Amino acid sequence: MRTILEIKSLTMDFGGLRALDHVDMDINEGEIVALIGPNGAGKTTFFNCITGIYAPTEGDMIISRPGKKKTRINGLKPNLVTEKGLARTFQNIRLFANMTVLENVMIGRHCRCSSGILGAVFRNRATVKEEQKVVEDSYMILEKIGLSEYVNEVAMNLPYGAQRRLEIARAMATEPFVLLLDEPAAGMNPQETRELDDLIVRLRDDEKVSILLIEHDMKLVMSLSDRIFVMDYGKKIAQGTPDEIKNNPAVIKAYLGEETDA
Ligand SMILES: Nc1ncnc2c1ncn2[C@@H]1O[C@H](COP(=O)(O)OP(=O)(O)OP(=O)(O)O)[C@@H](O)[C@H]1O
Repeated sequence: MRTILEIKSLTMDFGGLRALDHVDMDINEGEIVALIGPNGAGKTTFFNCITGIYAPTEGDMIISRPGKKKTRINGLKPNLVTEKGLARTFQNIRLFANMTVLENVMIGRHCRCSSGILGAVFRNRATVKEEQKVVEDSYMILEKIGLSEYVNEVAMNLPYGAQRRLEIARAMATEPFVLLLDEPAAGMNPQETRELDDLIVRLRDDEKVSILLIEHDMKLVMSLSDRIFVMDYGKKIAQGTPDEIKNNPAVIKAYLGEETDA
């Protein structure tokens, strides 16, 4: 299997607090990988390092987009990380609440456009054509993600589950090869969570993205993931298939605390 994201010895200090402590991880092409761990384990910090929000104290982050050569992404700003093909969603919904569903996706799509400020000001034929394409592509993405019925709705008026899916649509609009989802099922009802499960598998199978997700819903994690990485206090404490993780004593201890020793 081909590795497309390789994280080596990732370490992040916030003053005296070591939020990540030499964490290794890899994701293969076509995999759905979950990152789990108790609150404060360092999962979001891990995402923030990969996506350029934090510059890690130590370690290496290497991507290998199919058809492109290996690239180190340490030190790249978030917009450049997105351009390289890593897109993410956030723990708390971060949509442009007063814009329509279509506009939210178009904003994501713009990172793949070539017309710059001059094009926007003078609006030559190439710019107009490119804008038309952005609209068409955005419609197509919304259809794939099952949001066509809401195209012209203002984002904040959407049901909660649809807002979370819209975040995924906006991330997909940037044409990623790795999609990072930070607690995508948070706050969803069981029906919405089932739909999310289907959507994530569909994105992997049809859109050929590999997926790394942070998630607390263990039922979803166990059903979706090819592999699971477990963190606790900034360290990776286990990795393996769902069955291996379910029965791993270190994982059980991290989640349940010392009581399991009794
Ligand atoms: N910007 C920051 N400055 C200082 N400390 C931080 C910062 N961001 C995170 N931390 C600390 O780093 C540790 C890991 O936090 P992080 O949010 O990555 O955990 P998490 O596993 O995502 O938790 P949760 O499941 O609750 O979202 C925590 O102790 C947290 O307080």
